Amino acid sequence: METDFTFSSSMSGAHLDEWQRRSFDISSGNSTPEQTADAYRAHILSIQYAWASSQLSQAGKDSLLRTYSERYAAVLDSDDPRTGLNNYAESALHLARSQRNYSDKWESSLIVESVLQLPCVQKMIQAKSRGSSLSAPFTGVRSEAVLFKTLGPPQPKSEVNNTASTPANISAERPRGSDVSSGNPNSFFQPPARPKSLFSHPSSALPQVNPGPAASTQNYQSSFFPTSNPSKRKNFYNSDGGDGGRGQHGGHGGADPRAGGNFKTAREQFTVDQQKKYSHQPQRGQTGGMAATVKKSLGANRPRGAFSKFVSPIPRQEEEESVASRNSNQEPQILDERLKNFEPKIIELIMSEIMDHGPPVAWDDIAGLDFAKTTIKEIVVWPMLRPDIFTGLRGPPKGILLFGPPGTGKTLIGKCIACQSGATFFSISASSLTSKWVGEGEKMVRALFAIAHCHQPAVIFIDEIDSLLSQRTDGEHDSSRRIKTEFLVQLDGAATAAEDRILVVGATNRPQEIDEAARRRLAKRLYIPLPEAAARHQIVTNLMAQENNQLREQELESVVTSTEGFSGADMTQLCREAALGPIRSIQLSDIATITADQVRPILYSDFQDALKTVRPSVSTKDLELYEEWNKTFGCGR
Ligand SMILES: Nc1ncnc2c1ncn2[C@@H]1O[C@H](COP(=O)(O)OP(=O)(O)OP(=O)(O)O)[C@@H](O)[C@H]1O
Ligand SMILES: [Mg+2]
Repeated sequence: METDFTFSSSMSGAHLDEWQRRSFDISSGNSTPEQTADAYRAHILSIQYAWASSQLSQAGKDSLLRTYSERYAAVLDSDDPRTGLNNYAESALHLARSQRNYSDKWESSLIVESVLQLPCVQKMIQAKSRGSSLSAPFTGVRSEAVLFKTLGPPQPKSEVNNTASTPANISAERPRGSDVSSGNPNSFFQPPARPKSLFSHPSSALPQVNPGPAASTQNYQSSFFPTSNPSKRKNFYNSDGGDGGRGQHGGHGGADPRAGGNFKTAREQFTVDQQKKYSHQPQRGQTGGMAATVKKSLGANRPRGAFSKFVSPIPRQEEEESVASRNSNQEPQILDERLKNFEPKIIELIMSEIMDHGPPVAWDDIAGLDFAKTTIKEIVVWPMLRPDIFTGLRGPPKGILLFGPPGTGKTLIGKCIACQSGATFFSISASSLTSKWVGEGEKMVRALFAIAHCHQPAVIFIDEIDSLLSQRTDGEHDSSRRIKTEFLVQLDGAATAAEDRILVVGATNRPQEIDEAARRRLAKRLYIPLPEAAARHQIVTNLMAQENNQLREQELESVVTSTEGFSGADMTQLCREAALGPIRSIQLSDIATITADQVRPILYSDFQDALKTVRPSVSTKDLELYEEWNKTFGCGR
């Protein structure tokens, strides 16, 4: 094994990158379970790193994390010593076993003396010597025989589960507020001040304890193995339920009045939290020489599944994140009551595919369109800033329609709203509702609005809305008709409550095709016209500012005058074409060797050349149609 690993390591240096190397480690089949687990863990960390440094999308991260967490869990969970570590049980019970482990380097500060000085131990010793009632449950768990003596004869399995869940019993019996921290077995030996070292290196935490006062401690150790019977062990594990330190709930369901119900002191809660936080730590350091047989027996009877009792290898915060992604539907949303009727798959799709994460766009990046920008700020930004003022008649409309010729900045405005409004932004294209999820379209629409409801204030941006809300005809497919109807219903119901803040923004260059019912619901219909001279000027100036150019002001004016009828997209295309002028002037033989600063600046002549090839994309006839529609249905002045 060692040789294989060394071999793959040396390969990595020479030929393979880090990812490939890990892949090799995992897939070679020669690695030990520890190495495989290490490799998976490293994968998980790389995925998170890649996501944190924006090399990986949220959806990609979620999917990769899910895959690798599952595989990692399988290695951790498997009780086959050749393929798995089964160190869940190891981590859960390592303290109780009091075994010295393979890590010789570490020395625990928790020695017999310090254990004996723990208040909880002191208390128990005193109680024992006084023969007080407190000792009863502890002596009772000294062995299985004694346990049954105390609790009565062996009972049916389920009852044994309840009564023989020894740690639970102990916590139930102890006086509330004592220093015996919680029902969890490990917490008996957990000095709150040093939780990490204890849980990180369990083996030497409790060296062999000699007779005498320390015998009590041994008793408590034996209490973690209430029986050698595997089925009872299973019950024992189950009663712990993987819920960290909440053993007492597992054993008693919180019903035993002596247990003080669910009451926990702050100190107990701290201890429980600490244990949850660190109980998985030993898994990280396992590098070989593991006592696989011991692990096998410890975990052999607990239920297995993809994530059953999976203890994530990663620190708490990341753990929570990965759990959220494993739940495959962004936990906060799926936990929302309002979303309980939706399939997690649909919710996940909406969350991962519809929420937009694009490059930031500022209002100033949009040239011209002052009226539209002001109106949108009025509708989107201010009401979200001051919902208290924008109430009643002043309440914002439910829907906006941005219409106009192609390439005039409608989508750009959508992106700008996404960045600037501070609202949750759902960007959905009609095609994703209609084609991708055949038969699921109306469910998607419903889920979309429900999720938006849970994420208020929210903006739902639907680009090319005409394809979603075109006029309903007799010949059309049933499913698209249902989607439309659902959409109209949702649009009507979306903001029925006065305090709801969901805005639907639609964009189209075919406003005349929009269904009249939809038109009514998109109450604010804003014409996004071709850019005027000033706007064209701004577009060229903005774009040229990033390039090396020698364009004088008069030349710029001349470009602006000769581009009457150009859309914003046409202007961008013109500038791109002009920017290629200096490159075209380079001799073909020089193109391979020339340095970037030897390329000449962009000149007016380049624009003149470009104007010969770039034509406006919107015809005058089309323009008249937009103007006409704007006069009839638009909200412009
Ligand atoms: N007003 C503008 N200011 C700055 N750039 C603009 C403007 N309008 C268009 N552009 C440029 O044109 C490109 C295309 O614009 P956009 O995608 O917003 O057009 P659109 O109105 O959505 O067109 P379509 O109706 O075809 O979808 C933008 O990426 C931007 O570079
Ligand atoms: Mg567009």
